[in-house]
This record gives sequence, C-alpha cells and structure tokens, in this order.
Amino acid sequence: MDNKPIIALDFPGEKEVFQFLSEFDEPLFVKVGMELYMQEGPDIVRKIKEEGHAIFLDLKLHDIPNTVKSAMKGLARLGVDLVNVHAAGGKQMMEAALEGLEAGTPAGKSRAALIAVTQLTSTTEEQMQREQHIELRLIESVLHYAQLTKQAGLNGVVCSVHEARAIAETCGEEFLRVTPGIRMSGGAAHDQKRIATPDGARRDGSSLIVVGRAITGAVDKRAAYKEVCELWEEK
Ligand SMILES: O=c1ccn([C@@H]2O[C@H](COP(=O)(O)O)[C@@H](O)[C@H]2O)c(=O)[nH]1
Repeated sequence: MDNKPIIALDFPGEKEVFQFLSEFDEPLFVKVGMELYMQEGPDIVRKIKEEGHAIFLDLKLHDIPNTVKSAMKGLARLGVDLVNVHAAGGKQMMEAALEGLEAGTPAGKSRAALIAVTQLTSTTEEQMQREQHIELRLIESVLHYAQLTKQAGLNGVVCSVHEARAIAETCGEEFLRVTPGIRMSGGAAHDQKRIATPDGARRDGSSLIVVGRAITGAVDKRAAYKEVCELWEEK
C-alpha cells in the first residue's frame, strides 16, 4: 500500500473537496470520513477515485456482526483501498466485517485492507477510565484491542503514534498502525489528545499517518502537504 500521508477530506460537500483537490497535480491518498459521506453518499467515493486518488473510507462501523457484514459487503463494491470498524464491536463483529468485505469484493479485484479503531486519538487515559469504565492503562487497552484485531484476521489498527511502536512489537511489523492526531510542531491540537508530529510518527513506528486540519486548514495547502511529506519521508 502507498505510504503517502493520508489527507482527511473533512469538508461539508463535493464543491469544497474538488476545490481542495484542484490545488494538487499528483495522485494523493485521501480519507473520506463521516462528515463527507453523510452529505454526499457513495458517489463522492466514485468521483474521487475517477481522479486517480487512493481512498481510505473511514466510516468506523460498529454494530451487530450481521449488520456490519452486510454493510461491508456493500462498501466493498466501491473499490476503496482501506476501510475500518471499531474494535470495541468485538472479535465476532470484526470477523463478520472481513467476511462481508471478502464476499463483496468483485472477482479479480484486490480487497481493501481492513483495520480497527482501538482508542480514538481524542481520548485521554483519564477519560477512558472514567467514561468507558476500563480499569487499565490506555496503552494496555490499545494493545488488547490490537491483539483482538489481529486474532480476527484484520490487517491492522487505528491508534495514536504513542502506541505504534508497542503494537509493532506485539503484533508484528506487517500489522498496520494507522495514526491520526498528527500536528506540526506547535500547531493547535483542537479536539485531539494524543498527538505527534509527522517526523515523530516516522520515528515511533507509524505505518501510515492521517493528516486533516494541519493541511486542509492551512493558507497554502500545497506547501503544508509538502512539508508534511518531507518530515514523514525524511531518512
Ligand atoms: O482515532 C481516530 C480515528 C480517526 N480520526 C480521524 O482522522 C482525522 C484527523 O483529522 P485532524 O484534522 O488531523 O485532527 C479526522 O477525520 C478524524 O475523524 C481521528 O482523528 N482519530
């Protein structure tokens, strides 16, 4: 899989998306999340794909196994590169998601990689313990979900950079660590709690980084993307 930074297209609609994409003249790896998908539906995925961009469809499915299996079967037909569920839905749900994805992938096409969200990057350890009643350290909860995800046969997890190295050591280097919560040094965290810079992500074991507002909110979006790429790819 392409390891370009994944740009989160958190825009209200198609017009804003294509205005943003028109500033770039190369194929990108982009993320379509709930905000955009809820407004524009599956057509937005097809249109972005037609322009040659790789797509992470970030809908974070979380429901009973049968429902997630059916939904994943439908999403598989969109031909995206990466999709996800919430690991909190359980092993059986994740296995069902994988079955649906495999069943829905058209013959001759490769199936999307499937990953599971561990603990959202907007969650702190204190919040997790108090609100989810999980009496563990946050790293233990994330590692538990990563192991469960691996047992279910998925390709990796969404986690923060802070847990990426430990997951690679526990689940293997091939098991994807996709990390949102990326900020430039000194940049506003907004609602994110477990953040890191692109170069920090590279050093600390991320497989892929997801960057939204640090690029989409910049005055010069192309320059912001280039800077993220340079920090992420620096050897
Ligand atoms: O744990 C998670 C899972 C998903 N996200 C998504 O990533 C982007 C991050 O956007 P920024 O503007 O760079 O904060 C956003 O679309 C989230 O839905 C996440 O942040 N954390």
